[in-house]
Amino acid sequence: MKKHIRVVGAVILDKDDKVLCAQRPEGKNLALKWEFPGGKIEDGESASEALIRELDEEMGCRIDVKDKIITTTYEYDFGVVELTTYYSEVISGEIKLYEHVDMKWLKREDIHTLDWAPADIPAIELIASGKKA
Ligand SMILES: Nc1nc2c([nH]c(=O)n2[C@H]2C[C@H](O)[C@@H](COP(=O)(O)OP(=O)(O)OP(=O)(O)O)O2)c(=O)[nH]1
Repeated sequence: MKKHIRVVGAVILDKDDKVLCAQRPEGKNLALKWEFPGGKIEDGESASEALIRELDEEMGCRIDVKDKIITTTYEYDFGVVELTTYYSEVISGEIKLYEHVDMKWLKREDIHTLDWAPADIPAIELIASGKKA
């Protein structure tokens, strides 16, 4: 049976309602695909604790985790990813790229133009429509 991986992603909006999109590095699963910053939930962590920790590690900023958008499950060759996305707000720190190779702030209706990790597509559609789940 494939490994089940619980992942959280932060959908960060700026003051102009643009969405932070981050590009994965080469040499890892889903190389150069676009994703929401975040990562795996560790044992004993809640989803929001994991998201706060990951954003600190990956981007050097502190976030507030807000409304849940959607949970989706996608089967990759390396495992089954259960991805839950949350609207989030940066409350301190400048965003830095410690793991990602690029980032973009895009209007909600433009985020679908990037080459996203497949698990993200349902969230992308909801975000573009301006709706919450
Ligand atoms: N952070 C994040 N991961 C996503 C998204 N969509 C998606 O399929 N994933 C996948 C990529 C990874 O396989 C997994 C997240 O794990 P991760 O970011 O902690 O792990 P990783 O593969 O970068 O590296 P590692 O920690 O295993 O070395 O979920 C997304 O929007 N954000």
